[in-house]
Amino acid sequence: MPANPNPPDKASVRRRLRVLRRAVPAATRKRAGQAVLRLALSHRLLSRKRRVGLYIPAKGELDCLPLLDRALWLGAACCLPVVPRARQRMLWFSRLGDGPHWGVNRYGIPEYGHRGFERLRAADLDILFMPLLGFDTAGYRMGMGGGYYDASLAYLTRRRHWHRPRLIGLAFEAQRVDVLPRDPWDIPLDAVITEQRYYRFNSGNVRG
Ligand SMILES: Nc1nc2c(c(=O)[nH]1)N(C=O)[C@@H](CNc1ccc(C(=O)N[C@@H](CCC(=O)O)C(=O)O)cc1)CN2
Ligand SMILES: Nc1ncnc2c1ncn2[C@@H]1O[C@H](COP(=O)(O)OP(=O)(O)OP(=O)(O)O)[C@@H](O)[C@H]1O
Repeated sequence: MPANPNPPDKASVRRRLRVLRRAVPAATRKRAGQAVLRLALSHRLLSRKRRVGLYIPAKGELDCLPLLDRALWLGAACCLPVVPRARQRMLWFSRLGDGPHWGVNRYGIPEYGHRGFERLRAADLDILFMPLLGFDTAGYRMGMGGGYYDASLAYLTRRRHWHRPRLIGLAFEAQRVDVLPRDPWDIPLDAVITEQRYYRFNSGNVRG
């Protein structure tokens, strides 16, 4: 993939995007979860018997709990990320309902399931909703900088048309930028949903 000619470094862009995300007004935050749910439903992203990856919102991330609630109500298998051991980057996904175990990961984010439970990999999911720090007009994303999602989806760089979850970023409109700095391991999204719009990208997903 082509690199930007003079890319600003990721760290400085990440700092700027953090400030932008923190600055999202409370009223916008409050209605964003419901707005995103409506857009997801109108684009038929939720349906019965699907494996849906979501997250527990933290640190100013868009509230995906209305989406989680509706997916559960529809009978979907809802799976939440579990941070792997130190020095590993592939996320596990634990299915809600398999057990009563909540904990907190090393970043202070609530995590569900514990070691020894049946856990899935990203490739087992039909759709994956991801929190974003920022996204650009080509569908590239920036996350918290752990590299967890990119590493978990790295198999897609080699096998473009292999089974994959649809990758949907959730972000505030304020987090949209023209071009993000890009690394070879960055995996583009299929779509982003903001509190205002559904953005679809041409990321090469054959199941569109
Ligand atoms: N809600 C949610 N859950 C998630 C993620 C996420 O981004 N959001 N993850 C997606 O990967 C994984 C956790 N990854 C994370 C990576 C870094 C930070 C973080 O807060 N980093 C600090 C600086 C580093 C540190 O504390 O060591 C920061 O940004 O201030 C949080 C989560 C799995 N679960
Ligand atoms: N497939 C990969 N190959 C090599 N390094 C990777 C890969 N995926 C992630 N990384 C590592 O992860 C680090 C963070 O990546 P990056 O800055 O792109 O994070 P991010 O996209 O914001 O995080 P996340 O994917 O968790 O949302 C990079 O410095 C890189 O070392």
